[in-house]
Amino acid sequence: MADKKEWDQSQLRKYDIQLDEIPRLSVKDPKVDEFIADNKPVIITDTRLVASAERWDLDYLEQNMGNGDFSVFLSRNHKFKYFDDKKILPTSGDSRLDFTPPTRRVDMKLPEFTRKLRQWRRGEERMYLQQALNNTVGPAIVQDFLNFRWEWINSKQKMHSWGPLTSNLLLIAMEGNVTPCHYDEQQNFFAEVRGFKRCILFPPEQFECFYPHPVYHPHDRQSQVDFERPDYTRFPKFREARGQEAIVGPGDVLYIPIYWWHHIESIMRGGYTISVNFWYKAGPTGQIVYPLKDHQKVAIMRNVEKMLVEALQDPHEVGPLLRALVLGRYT
Ligand SMILES: O=C(O)C(=O)C[C@H](CCCc1ccccc1)C(=O)O
Ligand SMILES: [Zn+2]
Repeated sequence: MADKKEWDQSQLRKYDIQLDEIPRLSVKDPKVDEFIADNKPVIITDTRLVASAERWDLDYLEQNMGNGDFSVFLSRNHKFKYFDDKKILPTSGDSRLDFTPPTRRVDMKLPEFTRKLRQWRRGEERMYLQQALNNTVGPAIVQDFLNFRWEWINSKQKMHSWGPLTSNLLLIAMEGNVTPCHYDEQQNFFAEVRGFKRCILFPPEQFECFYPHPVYHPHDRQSQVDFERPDYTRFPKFREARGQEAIVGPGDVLYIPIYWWHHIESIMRGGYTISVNFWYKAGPTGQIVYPLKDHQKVAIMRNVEKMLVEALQDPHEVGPLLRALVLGRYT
């Protein structure tokens, strides 16, 4: 149980959003599997999933992470909005398609990252190390990785018929860093190793509240709504969003169900945070059952968008065509 003294409300950013609590259940509680089976978020305590990483701090990582390069994102503010650089279109005559990346990625050795972290001063670019754990890390880290409680998480993967593990992202964030609201197309066991992260989740059926960028856009899957300054004129349905919140601390595992929207922030003045996620491909859809689940409708919308952009070639023709198809006909 997180000791009450370890953080307080002043360390959380203020948003005008209705929030409920994400349940915290012990790993021994059979209700945990009901939440996972229902694709509902839950914090699972005492899993010991990444207990072998308990000793990970900057010194230990610096000494044991090997000499490999790590992806570090730099931002001029506290937001690290993900973008897919493979979706950045070549500059065309149409300035509407121009994209200005909000962060830049650099390769760093671990010692350089930890030095820069220690020397960081306000006004300098913030850093966020986000690197898939792979075999280039040092032997001690490989050992810690092999000592994750794979039998527990493999049993969950099997029990819930998830697809294969695709990656483990090592996340080292500066205090106050924010990953803005987005969804992923994978199941996710999000393990907190060090520090405290505030996670706000919303179900897929609230898709209309988040106005994600178009699928062809580098910010595909990311919400257009700035939680700190929502533009209610462009995004009126954001007022109706209703989320579930949790503060995860060392040893907590948060189940982030596939297609669920999530906003994640390292609490302010809480020091750097270390997390490891476990992303799994979705399991086989199997027999289509009606009524369709909300996340299946999101998948259908994605496919329609992709097909139309492909067929029309000009993304700006998608809106007019869909309006012609729907307005006055399917309303
Ligand atoms: O584990 C997750 O799904 C998270 O969102 C964790 C999040 C960082 C994720 C960065 C990212 C977002 C989208 C695509 C690829 C990488 C955090 O903890 O800050
Ligand atoms: Zn995510």
